[in-house]
Amino acid sequence: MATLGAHEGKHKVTIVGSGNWGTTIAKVIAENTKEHPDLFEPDVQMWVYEEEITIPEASKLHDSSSEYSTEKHKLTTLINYFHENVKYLPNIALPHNITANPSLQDSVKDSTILIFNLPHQFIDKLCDQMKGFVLPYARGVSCIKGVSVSSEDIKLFSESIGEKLGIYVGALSGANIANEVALEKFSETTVAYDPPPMDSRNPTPKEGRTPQASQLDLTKITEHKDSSGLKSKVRLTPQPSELPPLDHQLLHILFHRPYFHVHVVSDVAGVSLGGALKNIVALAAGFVAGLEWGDNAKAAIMRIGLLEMRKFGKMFFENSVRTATFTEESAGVADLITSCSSGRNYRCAKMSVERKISIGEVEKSELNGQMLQGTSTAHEVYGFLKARGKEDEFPLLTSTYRILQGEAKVEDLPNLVAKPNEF
Ligand SMILES: NC(=O)c1ccc[n+]([C@@H]2O[C@H](COP(=O)([O-])OP(=O)(O)OC[C@H]3O[C@@H](n4cnc5c(N)ncnc54)[C@H](O)[C@@H]3O)[C@@H](O)[C@H]2O)c1
Ligand SMILES: O=P(O)(O)OC[C@H](O)CO
Repeated sequence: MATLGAHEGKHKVTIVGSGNWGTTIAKVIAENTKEHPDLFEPDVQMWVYEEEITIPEASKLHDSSSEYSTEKHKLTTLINYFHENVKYLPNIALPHNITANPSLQDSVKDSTILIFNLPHQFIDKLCDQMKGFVLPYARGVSCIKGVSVSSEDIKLFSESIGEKLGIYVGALSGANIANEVALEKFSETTVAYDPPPMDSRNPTPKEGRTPQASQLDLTKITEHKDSSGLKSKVRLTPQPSELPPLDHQLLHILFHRPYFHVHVVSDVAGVSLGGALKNIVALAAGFVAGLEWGDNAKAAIMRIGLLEMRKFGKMFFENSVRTATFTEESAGVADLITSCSSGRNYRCAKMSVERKISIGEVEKSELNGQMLQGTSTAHEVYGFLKARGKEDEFPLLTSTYRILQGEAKVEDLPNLVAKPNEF
């Protein structure tokens, strides 16, 4: 079990995940925890899904003739020795205050801030393994771009992780190609955080609610309806009073860098949906690019995709998803543009059309263990729409799924997404 009171008045941060984006966000956070030792323990834990690898010769940061270059070694050993994730983020020097930890339970224990950052297909199982090891007053931020779908329901990962672990979880999403952020090229992101009002240490700045700890029933599990209108059960355990309040300002300090500009909002549903659905649109953009149809075709796909993203949010997350999140935030239109320009989903879809092979084959041969999120999200979202008889109302999302299934041709996309004029 996690031990209480191990934080000594500072937040301790763990990154759950260490892929291309997980490692990049660990770098961003470790730079900030080091700069703010009054608020955060400088050391950042990064949970690593352990695997054995040889050092790729391509890595320029270290001497490849060293003893490490020929044999297989644990990825955590290599990360901690070279301060480089040689497999998922090669050639980027990581701050020395990141510790790669292969034990999930050990990496999260005592942490007051948990950053979830890994391919969405793994998170449910990992939450089961984390149960009982997470501080009851920990808070989370999900950087996962996907949605948790069953035939009955669709949930944001911030929600499903929060429910499983009994903590509040917000979201981070934006136009953020990991390698560019890791190289400290300028980009923006959106952090969404809207904890329940009963949480005494986390008053939402927009409402300024600050109930006293003595007013709270600490054992109560309360149904929380967040700004998206979604209901979830969250244990209202306030953080110990000596911890800096985990509010919008603190999250800004944790994530913002001179090269990584953060805008903090309360629309968790809009931010999460933007990140999930743009991956499907990026596949469609890659398909038309593979046919060399040019930028006009891609722009058409992006326009239609943005409208379907907004419609999906309004239809299934009630009216509380903010349209402005899709049109004004990095998590909306900006992420759509970058993903349809050079994201992995876009690039792999393009290659699959050019080479006339499945996108799964491209993913295996080109991504060195990194994973596409758009293909599984397309399946999941289609299943959800079909179960409600709504698939025809989202022609681009549906057609992208059908192309992946081999049920439709990329050449037919213009007809499949055409909207007749109403004269
Ligand atoms: N890479 C980017 O440019 C980028 C940018 C923004 C957001 N995102 C999002 O961030 C999330 C994480 O993506 P990423 O790029 O860090 O991952 P990635 O594509 O690099 O995925 C590989 C990761 O999955 C892990 N893994 C493999 N098998 C596993 C298993 N059985 N259990 C648990 N983990 C396993 C690997 O160890 C590795 O850390 C995704 O939702 C993605 O959409 C990615
Ligand atoms: O490479 P992708 O397609 O997973 O997209 C990466 C990021 O989400 C872009 O913001």
